[in-house]
Amino acid sequence: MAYNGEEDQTQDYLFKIVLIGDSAVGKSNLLARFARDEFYLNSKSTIGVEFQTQKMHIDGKEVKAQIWDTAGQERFRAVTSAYYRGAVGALVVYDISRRQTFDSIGRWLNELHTHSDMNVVTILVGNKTDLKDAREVSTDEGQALAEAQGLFFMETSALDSSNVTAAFQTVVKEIYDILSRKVFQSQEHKLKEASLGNGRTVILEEDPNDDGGPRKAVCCST
Ligand SMILES: Nc1nc2c(ncn2[C@@H]2O[C@H](COP(=O)(O)OP(=O)(O)OP(=O)(O)O)[C@@H](O)[C@H]2O)c(=O)[nH]1
Repeated sequence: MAYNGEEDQTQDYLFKIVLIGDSAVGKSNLLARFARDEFYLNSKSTIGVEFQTQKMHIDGKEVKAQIWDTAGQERFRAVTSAYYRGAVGALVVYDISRRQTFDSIGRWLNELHTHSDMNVVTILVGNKTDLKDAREVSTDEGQALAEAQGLFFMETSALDSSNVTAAFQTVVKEIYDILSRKVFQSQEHKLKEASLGNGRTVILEEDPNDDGGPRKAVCCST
């Protein structure tokens, strides 16, 4: 990357990423598998909102993904606009063994784009690939929808772990790459704000305990 390495050890990023999709597609278990390497066979529906912060390292920098999970069922959901506020990434999840959850994807994308913006880095995730005999949505169909909507695509299993880390990493890496291009390739290393596009702004906060440069990228305000 074309930037002056002076500040690279002190950069710290926080990206808000939301999980959305119908009830019981496996959102909470994808998060549990990713954040704690756990799986719950009979997990209850999420009530309200939960989030977990997971540290990752990209290009030697520490990136924190703050991943938000809420209920797929309307009646258990918290205030929708607050859930999406500030999100820079999204995993839109369906269950490959239940076609109706795939048919709902358009509705989830509409909601995402109503409450955040078109530039949210989004991956379409077909979960439960371990249920091979019960498959109702082919990989090709998932791929085609993702291509038509301009989304990343991956099939996962929270049960056997396949592709779970890769799905989250794809989103985090892409957000990081967008920011790197916008922030570090600029000559102004002291930039306080960098646009992620369409009015979305990343604020690079000063750390009061550090006299070095910008410390934290908190995504995003509008
Ligand atoms: N076979 C299989 N079952 C899974 C997988 N992921 C989740 N499940 C099961 O699917 C059910 C629902 O999983 P959750 O993670 O609670 O689903 P959710 O999307 O968070 O549901 P809501 O909170 O209601 O929106 C649970 O019984 C899980 O054990 C998977 O990859 N494979």
